[in-house]
Amino acid sequence: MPEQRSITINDTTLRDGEQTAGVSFTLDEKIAIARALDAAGVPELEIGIPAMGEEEREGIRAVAEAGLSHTRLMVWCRMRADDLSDAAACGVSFVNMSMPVSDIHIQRKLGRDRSWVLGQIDRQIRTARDLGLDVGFGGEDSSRADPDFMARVAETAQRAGARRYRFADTLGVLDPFQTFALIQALRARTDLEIEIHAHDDLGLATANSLAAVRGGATHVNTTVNGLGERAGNAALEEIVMGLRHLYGWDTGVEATRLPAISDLVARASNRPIPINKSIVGGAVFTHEAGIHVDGLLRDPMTYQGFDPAEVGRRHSIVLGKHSGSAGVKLAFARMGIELTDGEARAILPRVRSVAGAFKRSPTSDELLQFRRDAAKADISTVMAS
Ligand SMILES: CC(=O)SCCNC(=O)CCNC(=O)[C@H](O)C(C)(C)COP(=O)(O)OP(=O)(O)OC[C@H]1O[C@@H](n2cnc3c(N)ncnc32)[C@H](O)[C@@H]1OP(=O)(O)O
Ligand SMILES: O=C(O)CCC(=O)C(=O)O
Repeated sequence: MPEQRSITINDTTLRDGEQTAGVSFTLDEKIAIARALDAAGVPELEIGIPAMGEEEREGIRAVAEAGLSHTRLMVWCRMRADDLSDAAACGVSFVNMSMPVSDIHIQRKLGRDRSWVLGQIDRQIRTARDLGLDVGFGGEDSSRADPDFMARVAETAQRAGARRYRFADTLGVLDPFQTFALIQALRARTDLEIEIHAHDDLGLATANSLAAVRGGATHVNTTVNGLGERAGNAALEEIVMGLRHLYGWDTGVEATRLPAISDLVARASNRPIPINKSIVGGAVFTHEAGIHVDGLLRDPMTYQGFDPAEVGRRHSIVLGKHSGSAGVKLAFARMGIELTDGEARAILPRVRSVAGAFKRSPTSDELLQFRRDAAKADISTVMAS
């Protein structure tokens, strides 16, 4: 296990999560999500983009006034004076000020050059500090930036008064090895807090976030269910459980609350949770395969990476095409019937044919019928011999 470190989660479900194409939260949903995250002990939330307009600012103010008990709130803005004054009018004292740091973004998107970027960072962050705001710097497209320039950006942001560098893998183009090396290099050149903001375009957002933490990141951006732009961000539930189980690091987030939060966000975002979504998916603690069920019944640790009770859930065992006789016996034991090994073996092919024909487990009535049929077949065999 690596040396114990404290990692702060900054959940951006209400900002990048809501940026998912087609997703929009009502004011009540925003408040409910913020309250649920606060109650679970998530220490920081990024809750919106003031520059979007008055309705968005009202949403931000409503969350800010929702009486959260310990969560610190942040808003997102571009590196511009008008965005900053919108942010300052929201009642939130922490602002993430974003600026692209890759040449392609600087030149092709903004039509500017590196020296303009450094000047703007210096000016706007000083203005924000003069307004009494705490500032995190958001380095958009950090993964494609020149690392030397990124280090100069970090230095400029820190000198102007920022406390954090958000390393955004905006397009999800890194792997964990690259992420580790880039964050380690940045860590060596700045003593700012470093926040990883990973996207899941190649399915690596969680892996990259964990690699960033190993490389020296102090903060991780997450979203519930991995919601977020395109393929989404690193999922809150994966980061909390990953840090706990891989490194023994506690984020202070109460894991038993994660399924309910996941459900709340799934409903509000109208993005149902895939049944096999790690940690919170409906089927991720469900077992059918004979060898696994046999092992689990002898000792849960044989097929358990972590105890589902940690997230308030339980193993569930079902019958299907891949069942073995231990699973069949269990299904009957639950009906108060103790099967012999021979009975279980005789019933197993019928279980498989139901699963194959109807793509489901047999019902209790079907199981009882299989047992009667097996008994009849047994008698006929005895009579015939
Ligand atoms: C990687 C990310 O997730 S970044 C966050 C992205 N999120 C969003 O875009 C959602 C919210 N966005 C919005 O509501 C709108 O885009 C607004 C209100 C911010 C701006 O709207 P508009 O003024 O109509 O501009 P539009 O969206 O068409 O273009 C973006 C403008 O921001 C500029 N810009 C983009 N990033 C930055 C930045 N970090 N700092 C300064 N300016 C920036 C662009 O150059 C462009 O400027 P221009 O209007 O002078 O050409
Ligand atoms: O600059 C930032 O704050 C990060 C913005 C973002 O969401 C991203 O780059 O993916």
